[in-house]
Amino acid sequence: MLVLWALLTCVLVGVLLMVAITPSLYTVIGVALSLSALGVWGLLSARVLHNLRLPISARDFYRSGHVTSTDLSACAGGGGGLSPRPPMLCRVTLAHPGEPAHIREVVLLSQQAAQETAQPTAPAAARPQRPTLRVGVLGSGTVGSQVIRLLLEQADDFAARSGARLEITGVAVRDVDAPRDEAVPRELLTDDAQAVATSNDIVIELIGGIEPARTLILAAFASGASVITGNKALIAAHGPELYAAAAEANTDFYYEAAVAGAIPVVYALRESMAGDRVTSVLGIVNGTTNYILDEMSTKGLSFEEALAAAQELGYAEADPTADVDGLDAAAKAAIIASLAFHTRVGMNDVEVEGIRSITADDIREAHASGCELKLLAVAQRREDEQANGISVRVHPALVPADHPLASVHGGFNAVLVEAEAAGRLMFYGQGAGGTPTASAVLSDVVAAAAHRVNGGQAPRESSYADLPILPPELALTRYQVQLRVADAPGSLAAVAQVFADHDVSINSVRQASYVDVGDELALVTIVTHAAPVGRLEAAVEGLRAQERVAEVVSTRRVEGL
Ligand SMILES: NC(=O)C1=CN([C@@H]2O[C@H](COP(=O)(O)OP(=O)(O)OC[C@H]3O[C@@H](n4cnc5c(N)ncnc54)[C@H](O)[C@@H]3O)[C@@H](O)[C@H]2O)C=CC1
Ligand SMILES: N[C@@H](CC=O)C(=O)O
Repeated sequence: MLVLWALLTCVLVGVLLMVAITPSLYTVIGVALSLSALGVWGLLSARVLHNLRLPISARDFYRSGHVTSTDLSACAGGGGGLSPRPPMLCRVTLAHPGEPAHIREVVLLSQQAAQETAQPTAPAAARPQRPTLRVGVLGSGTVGSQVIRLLLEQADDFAARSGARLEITGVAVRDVDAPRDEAVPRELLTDDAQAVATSNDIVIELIGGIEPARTLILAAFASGASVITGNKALIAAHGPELYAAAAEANTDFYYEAAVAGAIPVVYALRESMAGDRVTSVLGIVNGTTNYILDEMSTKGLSFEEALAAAQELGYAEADPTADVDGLDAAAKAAIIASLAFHTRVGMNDVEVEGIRSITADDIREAHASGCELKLLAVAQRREDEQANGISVRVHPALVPADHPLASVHGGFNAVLVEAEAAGRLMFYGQGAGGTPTASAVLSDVVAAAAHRVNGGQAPRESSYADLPILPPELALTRYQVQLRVADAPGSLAAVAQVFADHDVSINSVRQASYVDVGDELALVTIVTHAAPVGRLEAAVEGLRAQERVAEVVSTRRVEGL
């Protein structure tokens, strides 16, 4: 383009000179020719000048990863207001970092050159230097220590996958002198969490809990950092605030580790299912409770014995409340439902029942019914004549022994997603533990780093559907009801009539007769079809009032039929 422009300039000067020195050309045609040449030259000059403009803004310099935050202030000072044309990237070299007056070199790179910079396979000698991103880690416990170990051990792989060298600049801990994993270099430790949160390109929050995690993450966003966390409790309580802070800072917010450890279920719901309508999600999302129920089921342990085994193995914490009472699973259910239904769902929207009251008898009864007892997280869309909205809950439920969730053993997690177009999808894997969870954290780190190098950003919060949260009585489920009834003609008919009176359809009936202190009784186990919880509870109340029913022995939800 520049060569053409130079040629045309010469031709134009020649034409004008010729017209000037040749009086015979002082005609209308001669003047028209001169003016046309001048016009074409003007247009081409404008195009050339446009291409010569500096291509991207100072902020894009920074996000391109080709400059550090120190260089950004230099860019902003030395050439803020640069025109925004993303197809080019730049590299800035400063003689004295941080001083705009000392910009030594601004190299414009084409997009292709930038991609070559990110090529992992280039021979070492020819490989252009990668930008460095500063990474700060908040917390060095079970997960944090493994994230740090893997980041250090596999630094070259992470550089090749993300396009940037990831340099851990600091690890915030409560006590620098406390004994800890040798994989975490002592010189990185600091008790200044605020400094770690505000002086890095990428901040990984792994301290857990609400405060100071929330304040530190907000400070990290305000400083322009991308944030990665595994903190499901924080997201379930303050998700919208964190999303808004990320959007305001125009940086990434990722939290794959917050749901089901190593299983990429956040990615699946947020990105893979973006082209579909999810109708339900059913999952085992707490490894500790699954381990406890599995020990009770396979070894016949009591709840207390199984809990003690879980604590000994490090699955359950000294205070197992969050796991055993279903709160950890409820936070995960809230996140799952928010992503699946594009609706804000918080902890308070989730109906929660834990597993503390489950006894060895409950497990035996489950087996007798051909089922396993599992703590399930359920997120369900209802769109029918009676209700339009979503139901989100966590509770123990019977799962038929041949259902995929029934064979999820030990501390494993599994999530079953149903969508209109895709049908059923099953995700299975390790839901907890240092290295499996670190795997999920690090996938987020690579994504956030790649965005800082190449541009692009994590999906923002999607809450456009804004569906109503249904009250618990409108949740659709099946019940298994066990009754002791008089073993006499008409008893089953009377029981069936109670269900019919409450518009609940029976799916199956099983009866075992026996003699109980002089009375001829039958133990009847009834499984219903799906019905709203309100109607099922009313039917159970009706059964208690029915004179042929000696006792309602148990009611239990059934999922996965
Ligand atoms: N452990 C697991 O299997 C999984 C954990 N997560 C989540 O990952 C996060 C971290 O979990 P874990 O590593 O298991 O916890 P952890 O309790 O083992 O580690 C947290 C660390 O942060 C430190 N810490 C607490 N407050 C601090 C502060 N103000 N400044 C500096 N350090 C502080 C603690 O001393 C501790 O060393 C939590 O949000 C948790 O919910 C998510 C999935 C699985
Ligand atoms: N406590 C959780 C692990 C973290 O999410 C579990 O047992 O699954």
